[in-house]
Amino acid sequence: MIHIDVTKTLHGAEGIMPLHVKLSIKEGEFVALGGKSGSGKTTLLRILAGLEEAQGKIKVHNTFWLQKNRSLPVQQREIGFVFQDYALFENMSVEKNLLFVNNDKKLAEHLLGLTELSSLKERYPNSLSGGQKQRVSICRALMKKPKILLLDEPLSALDPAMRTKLQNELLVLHKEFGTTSIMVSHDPSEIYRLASRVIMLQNGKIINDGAPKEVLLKTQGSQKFSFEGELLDIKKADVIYIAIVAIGQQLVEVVVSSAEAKNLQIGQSIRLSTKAFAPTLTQN
Ligand SMILES: Nc1ncnc2c1ncn2[C@@H]1O[C@H](COP(=O)(O)OP(=O)(O)OP(=O)(O)O)[C@@H](O)[C@H]1O
Repeated sequence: MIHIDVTKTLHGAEGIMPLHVKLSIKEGEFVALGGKSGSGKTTLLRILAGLEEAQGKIKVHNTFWLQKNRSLPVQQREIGFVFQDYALFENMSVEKNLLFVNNDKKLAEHLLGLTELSSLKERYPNSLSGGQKQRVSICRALMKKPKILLLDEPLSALDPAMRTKLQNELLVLHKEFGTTSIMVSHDPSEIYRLASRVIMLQNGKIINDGAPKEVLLKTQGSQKFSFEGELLDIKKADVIYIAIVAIGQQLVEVVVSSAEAKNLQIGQSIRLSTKAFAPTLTQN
């Protein structure tokens, strides 16, 4: 079990913002950390990694990583950290990047095999795609068989197809190694696919904690569809107005009245809702 009870005074966009997070995480759990920008997600990961000072306690299994202001040094925390920007050693080959943290050739080969990187092991990071680089950095983070794997928006710089591929690989790796993982993500589908639990932060506090389907599904069983999107344009067509809305990768047209059109502003974020009595699913 991992017990976290930490506080830190942050300087948020609107002044002082106390971060206070108290939670316990079971061994092997895959936890997603969500919440608006500036809510304290990255800071919490950095506190866990020992990269940021904080007050309180962190107990991992039977070892205190933080207690009474005594902080275990970063190197002794048995953490794997994956950042959005890969942070690979550019002057080392893929294989050397892994062996540098732990000289276990067998494990390196196994990890590279699981992530389809075996044929690229002699290559250098600057000759790899973003998706390949991130797979190397995930493998490298697992080389020390860490007690906790921290992932800070690891897939957000990748295109949707590569994201899905890496989500599947993360699932395979989690199944195989069972590493307790905490991943910051803004993507509900990613959280739903990977995490068994999601914790939402707001202004440095936990405001929601539960299974992804409890926390993320806003329209549970109500036959209602609701999508968040951005209003791109409003066109006049005879007596009606048509709003063009971007939802994820798709553009959708919605008929609105002239009164509604007057109240809308291009660029604003909006919610598109509809009552769907008999929705249909077709395969692509
Ligand atoms: N060491 C620090 N001392 C004081 N304030 C800090 C410190 N580190 C970050 N902050 C502030 O705390 C707030 C939360 O930052 P943090 O990066 O943790 O947010 P986040 O939820 O990860 O945001 P995003 O989703 O944009 O990455 C920000 O307003 C930031 O400026």
